[in-house]
Formats: sequence, structure tokens, C-alpha cells
Amino acid sequence: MTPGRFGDARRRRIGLLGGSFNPAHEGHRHVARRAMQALRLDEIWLMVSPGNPLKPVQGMAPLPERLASARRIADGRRIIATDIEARLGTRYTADTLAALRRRFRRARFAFVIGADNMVQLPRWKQWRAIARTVALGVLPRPGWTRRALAGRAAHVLAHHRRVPGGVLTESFAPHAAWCLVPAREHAASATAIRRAQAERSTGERRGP
Ligand SMILES: Nc1ncnc2c1ncn2[C@@H]1O[C@H](COP(=O)(O)OP(=O)(O)OP(=O)(O)O)[C@@H](O)[C@H]1O
Ligand SMILES: O=C(O)c1ccc[n+]([C@@H]2O[C@H](COP(=O)([O-])O)[C@@H](O)[C@H]2O)c1
Repeated sequence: MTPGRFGDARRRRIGLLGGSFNPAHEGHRHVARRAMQALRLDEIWLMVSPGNPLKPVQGMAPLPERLASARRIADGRRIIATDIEARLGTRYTADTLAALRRRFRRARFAFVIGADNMVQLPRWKQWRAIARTVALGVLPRPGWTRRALAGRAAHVLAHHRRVPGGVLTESFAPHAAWCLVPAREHAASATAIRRAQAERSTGERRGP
């Protein structure tokens, strides 16, 4: 199933969990569930990136493989894996959001990120415009939560921080709101999974 079937989305509250999903893991599922509950989302899209502009191409599995991995943690009903960015021809979040707004005119979008990406946000293309126009839900992550809350983005956006239940339900025009989503920190990471896989295959090559 893809979000294409929601072409008629009517003021649906849609969370966008953009990511590389190289591969998808339990941390993503945890983030999706907690964000859905706290932000009162109707659905959340695991939006598999054709290529994060800030990540190296080397070591990045092909998109179909990453999409298949995201599908395995989705439920196809309210948690939906999608390659919609590849189909829209966008990879920068600012461009993706503009294209999604044109295509799903009545939907309300929230962008969901882990605390590590809140730290990195000031390096994204047009990050202030992104934060001004889309609600942001930030998930705690081991080693990153405090840094995110003390970082530049949180500082610049301090006046726009709200409680999670309101960020999408209320209107905060002319500037969107953001929140820290209450959730336990989940240690899963794609880097750790790739590292463990590499160690296993090195061990297998060496033999007993
Ligand atoms: N365990 C986690 N806790 C909180 N947020 C997470 C967690 N895992 C992933 N995320 C968030 O989900 C989004 C997609 O993450 P991504 O697919 O890059 O996984 P990752 O584990 O961070 O990958 P990598 O280690 O390769 O950078 C990002 O916003 C990331 O911050
Ligand atoms: O738009 C940007 O400049 C930008 C820079 C870095 C990351 N992003 C987005 O951030 C999301 C998380 O990416 P990742 O690789 O950390 O999972 C994903 O949707 C990326 O497209 C976006």
C-alpha cells in the first residue's frame, strides 16, 4: 500500500518519518507509534529517502531494498512505507513538503525526527522555512536528547515549542509549532546494525 491511495486526504493528520532506513529497525517502529499517539496522527508515512543529501552514497543500500525493509516494520494501515520522494523527484525536505502540499491540499503534515536530526537541522536546506511551515515532532534518542534541547535549532525555535497534543491540532500561524514527543529512548540504530552485519560477514570469511 502507498500513500497514493490517500490522494483525497481530508484534513487528515499525517506524520512524515523521513529517513534512510538503511535498514529499518525497531527504533523506527517505536518512533512511529509514539509520534502517532502523542501528535494524534491519523497515519504516519515511513518516507524512504532516495538519498539523504547529507549522507554519503557509499554504503547506502538501493532504494527498493530500503523500502522493502521499511515495509517489514509498517502495518500497511496507519504506518505506511513509501518511496513517494523518489516519485515526486525530491530529496530535500523543503522541496518534498512543497510537493506534498500541492498534491495533498487538505492534509495536515507533521515532520517527525529523532533528536540527532534536531541537532543537524540547521544544516538542512531552508531549515527555518521548514520549521516555520511544518509541525515538528522530535523523539528522544540515546546520547542526543539533551544536545538537541540545548542546540541551535531548539534555541532559535524556543518560542514555538508546545505540548505534543496541540502542535498539529491547533493553528499556530504564522509559525508552526514543535515539541519533544514523550517517549523512552530507544537504542536501535541502523549504523549499529550495519556494523554488526559487517562483523558477522568478516567472521564468516575468516572461518572457524
Ligand atoms: N532509535 C531511535 N530513536 C529516535 N529516533 C530515531 C531512532 N532511530 C531512528 N530515528 C530517527 O528516525 C529517522 C530516520 O532514521 P534513519 O533511517 O536514518 O535511521 P538511523 O538509525 O538514524 O540510521 P543511521 O544510523 O544510518 O544514521 C531520523 O529522524 C532518526 O533520527
Ligand atoms: O533537506 C535537507 O537538507 C535534509 C538534510 C538531511 C536530512 N534530511 C531529511 O531528514 C530525514 C532523516 O534522514 P536520515 O538519513 O537521518 O534518516 C530524511 O527525510 C532526509 O531526507 C533533509
